[in-house]
Amino acid sequence: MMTDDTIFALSTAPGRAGVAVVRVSGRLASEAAVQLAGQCPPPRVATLRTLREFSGEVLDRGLVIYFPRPNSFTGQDVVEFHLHGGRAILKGVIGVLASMSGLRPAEAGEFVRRAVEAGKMDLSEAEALADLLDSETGAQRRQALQGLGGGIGRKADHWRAMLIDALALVEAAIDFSEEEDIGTGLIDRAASDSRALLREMNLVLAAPDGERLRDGATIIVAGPPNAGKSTFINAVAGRDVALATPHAGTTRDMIEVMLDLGGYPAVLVDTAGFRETSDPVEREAIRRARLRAEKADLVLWLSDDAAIGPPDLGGTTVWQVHTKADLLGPDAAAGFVISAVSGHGIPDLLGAMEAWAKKLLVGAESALITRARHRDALRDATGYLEAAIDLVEPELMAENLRLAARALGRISGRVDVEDVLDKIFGQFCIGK
Ligand SMILES: Nc1nc2c(ncn2[C@@H]2O[C@H](COP(=O)(O)OP(=O)(O)OP(=O)(O)O)[C@@H](O)[C@H]2O)c(=O)[nH]1
Ligand SMILES: [K+]
Ligand SMILES: [Mg+2]
Repeated sequence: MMTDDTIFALSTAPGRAGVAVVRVSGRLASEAAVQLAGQCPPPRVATLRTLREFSGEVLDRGLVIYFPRPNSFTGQDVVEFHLHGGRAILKGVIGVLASMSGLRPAEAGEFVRRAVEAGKMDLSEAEALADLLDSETGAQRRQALQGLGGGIGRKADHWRAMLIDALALVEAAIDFSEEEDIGTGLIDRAASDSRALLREMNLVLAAPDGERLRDGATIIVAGPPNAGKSTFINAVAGRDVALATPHAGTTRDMIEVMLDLGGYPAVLVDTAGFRETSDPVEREAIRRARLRAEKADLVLWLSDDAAIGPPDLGGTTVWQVHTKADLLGPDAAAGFVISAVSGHGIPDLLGAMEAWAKKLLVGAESALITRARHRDALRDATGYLEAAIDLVEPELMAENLRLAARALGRISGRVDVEDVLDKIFGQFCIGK
């Protein structure tokens, strides 16, 4: 993959649409505008142009916008064609671009990759952008926008800069090793700065779980066969996602439905009915359902028989839900009582689920860590930092500070240690 190539792609969703945007990035972007539109418009002015085939045949009339480098999304010359979203138009425009020499279709994520390479955004912001495009609920959107505005990447860079300051102190202490007092003073300062940093990092690690908001809370629908689990899922989803039949043991594979619970995301999972069975396939389906229930955030135990309660699910919160209320006598069961047929009780249950999801996830909205990758890097960094603080040998302390800085650098994608050296030489080469 050459960053020298000029790349192009349809940047809006494929398929028939009112408007479609084709984006071109690279050295030849303005030439692409000339080829299609006769000339390249002035920078950053949306200009209405007729777009033509090589033969001169008109493809469309649309807006052409030219963003000269470095003030563009990728930091390279970028041209955007805002077209009518008809398939034949897109095929024609893409066809012209593809046959220009030096232009090629972009690979997945290549525009963002170029933006990162040009320093337009760091790695964690690129992840946040991906999350923003994937966001399905308000809370996910807010979380992604926070990440896009800096979030964990900016924080990690700030910590890393402080670590490099501490490292510079230790390096200076090594230089001054003949003058004991100066050396010890510098090491003490580096250790106390490191301790303060470690406390801050541990606070962020201990904050509520941002990953869970990103992925959604997991709610497992479990219960005996024929309780109406799949029918309930279909009622909640508002569409026929799961097979529901009078045959006990219908569901085998787990079926997932994304729910927006008042802005908070959850995955509702339909599972095989729990029972003793000699069918090995069904037994495996039940085993998997049980494992998933044990790891879930919440289990809805659906049963139309109050005598069949939930098994021990390793401490997972379980709500008992009595199904088929339309068939029950007037003073049937306590707890949630629903009917997927009449709709009775479902709004109440969903309301309770919303309140539960909000309580579970509201703190995660402002959590800085949104991915396991961030958590791993931060854990590595705190490990090295702890080691650095405990070490008396300045050389070993320096090495661990360097490793901690490097681990933090992974979060935003800055892993070079060149600037550590720059800083040291710039500030501490006293009289050398
Ligand atoms: N009267 C009534 N029947 C229902 C209700 N919900 C489900 N049923 C019926 O109960 C039967 C079983 O429904 P399913 O949704 O397949 O039950 P399940 O719990 O998914 O069953 P398995 O996947 O086999 O474990 C079907 O015939 C449904 O039409 C309800 O609220 N009222
Ligand atoms: K069934
Ligand atoms: Mg089912």
